[in-house]
Amino acid sequence: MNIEEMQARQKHIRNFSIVAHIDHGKSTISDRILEATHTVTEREMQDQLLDTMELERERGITIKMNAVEVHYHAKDGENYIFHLVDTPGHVDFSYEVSRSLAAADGAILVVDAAQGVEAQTLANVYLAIENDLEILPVINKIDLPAADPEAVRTEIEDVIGIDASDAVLASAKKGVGIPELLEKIVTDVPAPQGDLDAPLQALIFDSAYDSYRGVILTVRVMSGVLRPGEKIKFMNSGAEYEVTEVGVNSPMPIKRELLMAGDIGYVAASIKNIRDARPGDTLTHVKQPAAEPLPGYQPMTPMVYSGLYPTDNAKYNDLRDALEKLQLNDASLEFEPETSQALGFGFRTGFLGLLHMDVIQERLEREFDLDLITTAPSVTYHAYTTDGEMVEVSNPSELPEVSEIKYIEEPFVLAQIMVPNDYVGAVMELAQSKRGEFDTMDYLDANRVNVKYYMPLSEIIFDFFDKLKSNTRGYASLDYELSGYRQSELVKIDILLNNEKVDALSFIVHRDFAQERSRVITKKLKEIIPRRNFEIPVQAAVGSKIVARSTIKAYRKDVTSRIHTGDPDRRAKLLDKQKRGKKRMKAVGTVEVPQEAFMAVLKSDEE
Ligand SMILES: Nc1nc2c(ncn2[C@@H]2O[C@H](COP(=O)(O)OP(=O)(O)OP(=O)(O)O)[C@@H](O)[C@H]2O)c(=O)[nH]1
Repeated sequence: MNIEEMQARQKHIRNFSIVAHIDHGKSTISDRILEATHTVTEREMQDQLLDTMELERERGITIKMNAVEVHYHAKDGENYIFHLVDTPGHVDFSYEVSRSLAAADGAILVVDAAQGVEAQTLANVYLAIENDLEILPVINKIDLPAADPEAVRTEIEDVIGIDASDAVLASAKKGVGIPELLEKIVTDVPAPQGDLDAPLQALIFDSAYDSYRGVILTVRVMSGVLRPGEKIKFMNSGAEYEVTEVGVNSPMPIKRELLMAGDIGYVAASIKNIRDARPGDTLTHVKQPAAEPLPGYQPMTPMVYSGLYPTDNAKYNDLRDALEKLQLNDASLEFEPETSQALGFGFRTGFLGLLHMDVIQERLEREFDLDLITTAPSVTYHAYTTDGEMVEVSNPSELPEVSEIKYIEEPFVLAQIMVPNDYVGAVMELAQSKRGEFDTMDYLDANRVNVKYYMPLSEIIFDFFDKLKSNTRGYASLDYELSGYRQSELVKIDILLNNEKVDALSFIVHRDFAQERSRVITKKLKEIIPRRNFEIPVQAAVGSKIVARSTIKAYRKDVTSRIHTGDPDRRAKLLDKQKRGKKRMKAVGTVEVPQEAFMAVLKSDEE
């Protein structure tokens, strides 16, 4: 391709992302775009094609963004190249959203015609606005009986403050509105700028490990041209490699002769050291390098930490390798080694939220075949000691002795809850019971309000979201951002099994809730921990004072022996189940503690 051809091609590129609140239909719209542009044949088409991760399909959610090249023949007779970057909608994955937005020039904003603007609609569209993206509103699901597109149009204008007079009315499910949307992408999303003659600058916005080809980078080329055979340099890490292959995903990888300014595609360079190739870094040529790297990403601060331990101690190194590989693919994941008396060697791992934690744990188990024990998630506390120091505590068992602590601070968030009028009372009652402090309340329209509360992050993690959903029959949506640290009356609860303190079960809680949560957890542990042929006391203690207790009775009868006479099929199944269940158990002293026990602290009483 010569320079004129490249210039002509650049004018026909459209890079865009899709942002929305969870379940408003992003993935379905992406699928329809792939179909309508014949990127995939109907036979290849399966629901949620871009959600390639097995886990994403099972749960019906998007976790990782995906960048796909699509070709579109427009009404003006020209052929256009679309690069579509799908993004997740869940609050835990907003990091992925902001990364993908940095690669795009426009954003399709999908709003459900029956639900209207929700908490993450706002959060995500503001990220897009901050990134200077052209916003194309789409009101989706107009086929639903409860759809009220006109009300939603007004809401988009009033609440978000963007023009929605020509918003596309769509039903992704029925394929309605997709042709209009494709035309709008051509006319409204600006073609990428970017000097083809300038030194290479390519923003790495994602990377994944491939055991044959090494690290595969997903990049947005901002200036210059990149070809196979060229020597490249990572501007922040300083590492140098030779490019072996460039190409695009469409959605399967297709090799290309080059990637040019404006393109989104992949780069392979036999990169073996995953630390060399971090998302946010800038690629340039070794010869004629760019003067400076592109602004990278703000590092994300994890919201919660938990301990990850292999059930089999010999797998410690495998766990570290797996975490390193996942980190490459998920820059928001953070980990460092830690030791637990009860669980041995493992890693204190930081996550953006509980869903993120769940996803990482499942990916470690499925993709890397590891069996893990995960300890209860904890926020990071600031403990100020009597000798004037501040200790960051993300592992409750590491909280200094009470006598050494002057005071403790905990992270607070400003939570934004959007909810129909009828449920405002229920929301306020709940927020107040979780130590929330009222901030403001605004009307979104005649029937819905946006209530803001300052809340301890630990309470949000505990069960706030579940309770919010159940107390509002699923109508409330929640978004939150850290607002800072506040001093609180916090205490550490230790759990003793058979009179031995189990460090991995310690947790920190507000003094007012200490008694109640200790009672609940000792009761839960009694149900969860398998009986032995001796009695096991389960105690919760604050310092040396026991505040709650239960007893796991010794078993008398050999229950398993009765199964021997039963249906052999059933017995085999039972044994198999036991065997699988066993893996996720850890012997702590003389007691076998199953995975579930470490999460018992997250359970509230009614469950
Ligand atoms: N009735 C109706 N349902 C739709 C429409 N578009 C999507 N849905 C359904 O809404 C649900 C959510 O759609 P998704 O496309 O998975 O939503 P998403 O926004 O990608 O969700 P995440 O990937 O989890 O962030 C699915 O059950 C879809 O079948 C539509 O136009 N009409």
